Amino acid sequence: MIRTVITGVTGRMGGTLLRLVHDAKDLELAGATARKGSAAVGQDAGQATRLGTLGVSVGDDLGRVLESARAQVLIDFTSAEASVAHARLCAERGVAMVIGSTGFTPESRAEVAASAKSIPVVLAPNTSVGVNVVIRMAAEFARVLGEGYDVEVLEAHHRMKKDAPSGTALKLAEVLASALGRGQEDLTFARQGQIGARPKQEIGVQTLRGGDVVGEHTVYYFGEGERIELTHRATNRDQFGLGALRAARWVTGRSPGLYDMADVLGFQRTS
Ligand SMILES: NC(=O)C1=CN([C@@H]2O[C@H](COP(=O)(O)OP(=O)(O)OC[C@H]3O[C@@H](n4cnc5c(N)ncnc54)[C@H](OP(=O)(O)O)[C@@H]3O)[C@@H](O)[C@H]2O)C=CC1
Ligand SMILES: O=C(O)C1=N[C@H](C(=O)O)C[C@H](O)C1
Repeated sequence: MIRTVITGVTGRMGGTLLRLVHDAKDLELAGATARKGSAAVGQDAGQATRLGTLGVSVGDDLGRVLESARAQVLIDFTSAEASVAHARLCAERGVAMVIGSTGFTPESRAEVAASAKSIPVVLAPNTSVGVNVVIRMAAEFARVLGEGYDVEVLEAHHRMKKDAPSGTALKLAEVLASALGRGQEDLTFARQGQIGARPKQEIGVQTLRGGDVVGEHTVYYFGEGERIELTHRATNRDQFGLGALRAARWVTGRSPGLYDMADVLGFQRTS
């Protein structure tokens, strides 16, 4: 049994992860945390999810929880800011990590990379296996279709999402740019006003927010006389959670380093 700690258990993903770890035969819920001051602190973790009593009380001091739980892996879907701090605590204690939080800046990502010099960390803006297959296909489509197609990414999420564009849309834009030999300077995040004709090199990334949309991503390849659309739609959060559990099994006991879902899924590097 892999001794697993979950942070942010009051969150949408935290609750999903509690249920999935509880149901998994090879992972043991060894600890759980919520933000300091949260009503969940001191309660049984099961209260947050109506799972009943899980026998694990929610803490607010992750360092202490990792130690008392004798944690092997932390699954962290909170925020970029919190994940940076959590990675430091894991690095000090030799605990492997799966980070699903999004909203990283280059600086905060570099802070996670620094922690990953002493522990193995999977950092993945989307842990769904299906999405990662789409990301891989998106790059392949771009490579094969080449210069004759205008590439755009559209993402839609629920009204409560804090970061934009989604981490997945940014990842899609990054792999599309790499497949097409383009750079960060070719990404366009919004359009308004007299913008003129679309530059050929541009890769557009557009954001929709509303309602309870779990997560939708489409890559458009607009050609002459045809259009290709590659879409992933999540209809609940379970595939994010199941992918995170797969990453937790994979990362536990690995050598230190910063990994992503392509490593977990055994995809060959293409760039
Ligand atoms: N990789 C993937 O596949 C997926 C990634 N995500 C990402 O995961 C993250 C969480 O998403 P979601 O569950 O919807 O968000 P929620 O807001 O529902 O949950 C976030 C949880 O983290 C806690 N938290 C946030 N910031 C801090 C902090 N600084 N210190 C301590 N606790 C903190 C929140 O506590 P409180 O409520 O008290 O603020 C809450 O319990 C987001 O970054 C999202 O983009 C989401 C789905 C899939
Ligand atoms: O905040 C969310 O909900 C999600 N965030 C991730 C992202 O930013 O890409 C993944 C998923 O689509 C859900």
